[in-house]
Amino acid sequence: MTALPAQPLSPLDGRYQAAVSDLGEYLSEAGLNRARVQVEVEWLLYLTSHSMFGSSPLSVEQAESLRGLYLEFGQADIDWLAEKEAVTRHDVKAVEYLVRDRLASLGLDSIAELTHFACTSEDINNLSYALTVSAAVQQVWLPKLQTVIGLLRALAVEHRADAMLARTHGQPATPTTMGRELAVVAWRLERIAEQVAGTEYLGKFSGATGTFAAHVVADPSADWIRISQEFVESLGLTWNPLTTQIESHDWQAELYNRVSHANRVLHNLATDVWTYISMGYFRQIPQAGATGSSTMPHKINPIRFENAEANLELSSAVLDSLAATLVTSRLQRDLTDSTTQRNIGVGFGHSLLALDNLARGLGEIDLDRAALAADLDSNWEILGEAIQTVIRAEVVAGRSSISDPYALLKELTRGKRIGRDDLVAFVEKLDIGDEAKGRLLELTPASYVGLSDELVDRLP
Ligand SMILES: O=C(O)C[C@H](Nc1ncnc2c1ncn2[C@@H]1O[C@H](COP(=O)(O)O)[C@@H](O)[C@H]1O)C(=O)O
Repeated sequence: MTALPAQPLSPLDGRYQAAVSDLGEYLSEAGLNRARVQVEVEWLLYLTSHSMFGSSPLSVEQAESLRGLYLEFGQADIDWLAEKEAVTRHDVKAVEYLVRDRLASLGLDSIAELTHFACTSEDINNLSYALTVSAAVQQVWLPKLQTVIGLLRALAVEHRADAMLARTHGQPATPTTMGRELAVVAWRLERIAEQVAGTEYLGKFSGATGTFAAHVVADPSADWIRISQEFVESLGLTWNPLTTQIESHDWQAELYNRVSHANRVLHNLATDVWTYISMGYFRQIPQAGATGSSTMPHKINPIRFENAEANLELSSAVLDSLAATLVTSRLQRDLTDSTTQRNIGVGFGHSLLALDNLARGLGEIDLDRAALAADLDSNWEILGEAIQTVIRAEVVAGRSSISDPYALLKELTRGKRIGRDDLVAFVEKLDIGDEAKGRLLELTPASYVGLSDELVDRLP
């Protein structure tokens, strides 16, 4: 057998590439290296603009061409870095060499020694991760989550009054509406989306062990703590003043826990919609040219929801592992976080893929109102709760002397299938006020939905 040419191992880079490629802009090796160049360049610009160590501020044109190193970062830089890292065996050092090399081409040799000045690699890495993860969340993942929330919201409004038998414990229970059930999910996701949007992206910039030792020895008179804060904040990040060599990664744990939480709520949505499809509540809209089963021609399979379910599980497995492990580092640092963080894109990628499938799936289903109505109509016994509650109210109001209404209804309904006629006959004989009796006689399983419709308006 002939060996295949080199192949991607992750399906995110193969089969599913198109659905997740937007994340590659930030959470790929190249995205990370571009951010590293950005941090190195901005630090150079900071030092020179403050005339540190007798340097002079760069001209507007010089600053612009320096910023071009990251703004126009491309394939040539990616290749250059790969070659250099093969020699240095140190990824951040390779980035420093790239910046120095480009400084020479720009005629800025005189400031070359300010490149990576007093920095440890983590000073560059932690700011780069904060920048890229923040961009990936805000530019890619959150908008996709909002797309799904938007679809849920639209379906919730459309089906706000479509009564449906509820099934607590899988058993017929007090009805709801399909719209309200979807609104519950949208509401939960909206809360988590807000928490994710509020993530604090922390950055440290304090040298090899977080003490500013090299900084102070180079210039004892400078206010390095203030400089560090000013520089980190100039990148749009929140300054972390107290760390070891590494940024402590607590913000990452917080973020990944939130995304993983969103994954689990979405998983609940995927399996519930799958179940509604299986019960015939949702019809799947046939897609032109598509095949359901390779052998059973009649089938349309809910593959979008099944794909989402699996990818949400994979995403949470990766993000849970990141959240659990990134918060520990032996003594002043170990390097385990380096390889772990290279998988942030994997965690977000599986979640993004799931969101993409959920969005498609939600756009390919149609509510079968007749199926919902038929199910309600064959479960009149669920009105037992309504009747016993009305009797209790009547007893308290002095309009009935029935004792233990719950037991009475239990006797009538528990484990039994009861039709409309049985219930009407039962209610007519009840010793309760006429107004309450009239209300109960008008009640049907389809109208026993409380304030479901109105509750949909509680969506923000
Ligand atoms: O500023 C420093 O570098 C300080 C140094 N700590 C390090 N901090 C950050 N990166 C480091 C460190 N050490 C190694 N490397 C480089 O990390 C890369 C690890 O590769 P991989 O395991 O594939 O993620 C790989 O490129 C490694 O060369 C220390 O001694 O404390």
